[in-house]
Amino acid sequence: MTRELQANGIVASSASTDSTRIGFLGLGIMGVAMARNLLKAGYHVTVWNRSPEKCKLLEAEGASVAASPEEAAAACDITIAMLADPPAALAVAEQAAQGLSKGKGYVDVSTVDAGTAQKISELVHAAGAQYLEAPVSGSKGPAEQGTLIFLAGGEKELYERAGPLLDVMGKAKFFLGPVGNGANMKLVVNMLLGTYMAASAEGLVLADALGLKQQDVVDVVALGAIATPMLALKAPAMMEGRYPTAFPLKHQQKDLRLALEAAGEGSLTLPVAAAANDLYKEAQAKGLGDADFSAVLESVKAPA
Ligand SMILES: NC(=O)C1=CN([C@@H]2O[C@H](COP(=O)(O)OP(=O)(O)OC[C@H]3O[C@@H](n4cnc5c(N)ncnc54)[C@H](OP(=O)(O)O)[C@@H]3O)[C@@H](O)[C@H]2O)C=CC1
Ligand SMILES: O=CCCC(=O)O
Repeated sequence: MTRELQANGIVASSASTDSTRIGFLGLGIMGVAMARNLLKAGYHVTVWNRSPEKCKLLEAEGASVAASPEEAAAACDITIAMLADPPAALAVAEQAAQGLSKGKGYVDVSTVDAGTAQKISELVHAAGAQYLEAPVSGSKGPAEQGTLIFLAGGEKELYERAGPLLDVMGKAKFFLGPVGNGANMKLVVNMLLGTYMAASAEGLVLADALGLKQQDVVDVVALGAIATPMLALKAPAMMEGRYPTAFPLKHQQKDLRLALEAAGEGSLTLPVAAAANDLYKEAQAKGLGDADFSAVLESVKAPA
């Protein structure tokens, strides 16, 4: 495993002298912020999004707009994809592969399972190009601030070549070996994230039921061994029943499902993660899929 940390994760707005042409596919919560940081750093960025109106904002900031993933991949040296889930990542990679060729690179930063990453790798290689999976730890704020953590697997040569781009968008990057290791690391991290959030929601609800102030719980936790920036960041809104979306709940549930499926392939059972997954599914059934994942609190407050 190779780990590299940047001293300064904040993106500078000075023009880059790097002439690498970058394609960016997928301008959701994460993609728009990541592509914007590449633009701010002076790169020439060509964007594509399924819903084309989302390209307009970045076009006004200097991006070129492609009519299809194929057009973006054909026009660029390195194409980055940030898509919702495995079916979306695979469908877009199939289209992008039509524009890839020898000398080009495809970097998928979406959260998918190892099997999907492998399929995308095969598509990219069949087109003669290089592939890197590089899912990210960190949410909307770190994407905006350029302080994501990349969990990469695949071709080391492309990892080195894409390094300056990852450094613009992130504060650290790990090279974890062959394709699949990055996806699996991301699923482990998000299994922890999802179970921790569900347990935190239970802690807040229990405290309230016992007549304690929820803010006191947050303050006590912040000083001890289980302190986490996540609770300090999310709890104030959670206590008011507000869930402004940074990480959509439907994606957290997807990640728990993928982690449980990965465990199942190795005949492992993960009862804590399975229980958390049920809570996120209940929240989705309540219509909270597009809310922040902290809305899992609503499943704890009012179980189905
Ligand atoms: N938000 C977060 O905190 C983090 C998210 N992630 C992961 O990053 C990925 C993106 O997350 P986020 O930006 O939050 O998600 P969003 O839901 O905001 O954006 C999803 C993107 O995928 C596109 N998309 C969805 N389905 C398809 C499809 N079938 N074909 C083509 N494009 C499609 C959407 O296009 P359209 O605009 O047309 O809907 C949009 O560009 C996910 O895998 C998520 O798990 C990783 C780290 C943090
Ligand atoms: O995949 C989403 C991760 C969100 C986070 O790290 O806060």
